[in-house]
Amino acid sequence: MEEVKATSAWVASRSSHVIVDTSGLQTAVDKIKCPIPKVEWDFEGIHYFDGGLLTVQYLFVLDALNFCFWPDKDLSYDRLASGLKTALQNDKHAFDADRLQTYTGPQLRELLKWPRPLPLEDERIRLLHEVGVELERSFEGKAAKLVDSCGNSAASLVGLITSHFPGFRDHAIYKGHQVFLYKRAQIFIADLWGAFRGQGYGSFNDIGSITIFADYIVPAVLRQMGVLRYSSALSSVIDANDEISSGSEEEVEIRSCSIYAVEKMKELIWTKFGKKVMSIELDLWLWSVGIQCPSLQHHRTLSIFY
Ligand SMILES: Nc1nc2c(c(CN[C@H]3C=C[C@H](O)[C@@H]3O)cn2[C@@H]2O[C@H](COP(=O)(O)O)[C@@H](O)[C@H]2O)c(=O)[nH]1
Repeated sequence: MEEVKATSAWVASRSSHVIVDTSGLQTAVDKIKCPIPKVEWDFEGIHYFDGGLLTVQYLFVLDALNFCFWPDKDLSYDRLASGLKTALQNDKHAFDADRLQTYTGPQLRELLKWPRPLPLEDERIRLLHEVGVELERSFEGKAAKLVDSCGNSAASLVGLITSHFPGFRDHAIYKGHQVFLYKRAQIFIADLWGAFRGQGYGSFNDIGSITIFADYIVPAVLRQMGVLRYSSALSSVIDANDEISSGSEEEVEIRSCSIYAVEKMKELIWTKFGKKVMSIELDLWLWSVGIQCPSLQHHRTLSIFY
């Protein structure tokens, strides 16, 4: 996570399409009530939870597929989370490692009760297979074993996930430098922490080191709050719902500046309230604000990372 923080700051110091507005940031923090609104994990009531191994398997599968819903206006993260929950309730073996390796696109659709091809469906299938193969090869088929191997360290778990599962290697090259964003790997940890309330599989001694999860909702909320400002060219592209290509300077700046801005927000909250808040808490608050605002204009990139 230190790499995520350091490389985001590096991008923010050189960015030209996106600016982290210092006074906008201060104004946003001035409006925050003591210290931030608390949002419960699973406030939507859509996730599977049985308090054990199967929940860990569910969350890992969910976060392996937790990206790019916007191309289908009826699809959403909620629909994926609840679809996978129902699938698991109907068949406790649906996410066994050997089964994950064999799903086809139509079978995944059937599992989710989704009537048409999913966005980036081939990639979703490839990533499911990758999870099944590697869980079986290195972790006795169990995501819980993967979590057990991290010694209660979120940083170690991000390292383990990204070294074993290439699909989670969310990074980019920006102005010749490698930039780390690691959205899905980090959100898996946040989901464990939230679901298990910081105990058992959700116990991490360095949970505060996680950054926000640079998706397409949180940047849009930060822009609406006046924390991020976009160049007029980028604003026009986003407001027209045009696509931004994956790995472009614009896309990397949007995501990295969002991470950097929230790190700065944490410092201002500390100064104002004398209380440390974690990115994970700020992220859930900002994200929940964003999904309750259907008119929010977000950037559109075809990506397997978020
Ligand atoms: N930064 C951030 N991004 C998040 C989440 C979550 C869900 N987290 C769960 C954890 C606890 C709660 O109970 C939530 O249910 C999804 N996303 C991203 O949003 C986008 C989906 O948007 P739409 O197409 O409108 O459904 C997509 O990029 C998806 O990857 C989050 O927490 N933080």
